Amino acid sequence: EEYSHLQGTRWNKNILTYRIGRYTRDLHRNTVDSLVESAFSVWARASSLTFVRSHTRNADIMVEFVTYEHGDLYPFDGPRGTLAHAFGPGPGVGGDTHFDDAEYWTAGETGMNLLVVAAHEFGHALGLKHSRNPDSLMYPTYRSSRSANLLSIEDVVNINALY
Ligand SMILES: CNC(=O)[C@@H](NC(=O)[C@H](CC(C)C)CN(O)C=O)C(C)(C)C
Ligand SMILES: [Zn+2]
Ligand SMILES: [Zn+2]
Repeated sequence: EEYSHLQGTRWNKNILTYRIGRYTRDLHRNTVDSLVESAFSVWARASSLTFVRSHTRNADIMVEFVTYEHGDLYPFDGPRGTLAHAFGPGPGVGGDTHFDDAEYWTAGETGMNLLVVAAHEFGHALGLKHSRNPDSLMYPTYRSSRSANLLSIEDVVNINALY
């Protein structure tokens, strides 16, 4: 779910930085790095946005794998259930994206596909809300069968309405 009620509606810049903090042990680090980069590039290709990886603490979007109580008001729930969450655009926690490390994260069809989930979460981090269209990446339930291009026309229209 997204917590945009806590943040603004959009970023006021087109170049956004992200930093990966705590990793999952389900995947090699460089696999996580490339899946996260691919999930951002899904949105970059469909909009005027650019994403730059940073190793400093003041990155706009902090990406982390955490479990249960992890320092915000939205503790995770163990295996299954909620897979991840992201805060809407804004300073501090704004844009930050957390993945529930109680899930089994994969790059394929088993477990939870990190690319699919990350692309959904980054949609929230950019200011998008859920869609009632099952073909949309922003549909509220997970489907591992999403096609490689991930975005529906509706998603492209919505991100361009914002940026
Ligand atoms: C398998 N479990 C689900 O399908 C769960 N859905 C999620 O964890 C959403 C993320 C998916 C769509 C990647 C939560 N969300 O909206 C984050 O922004 C439940 C529908 C059970 C809540
Ligand atoms: Zn969501
Ligand atoms: Zn969190």
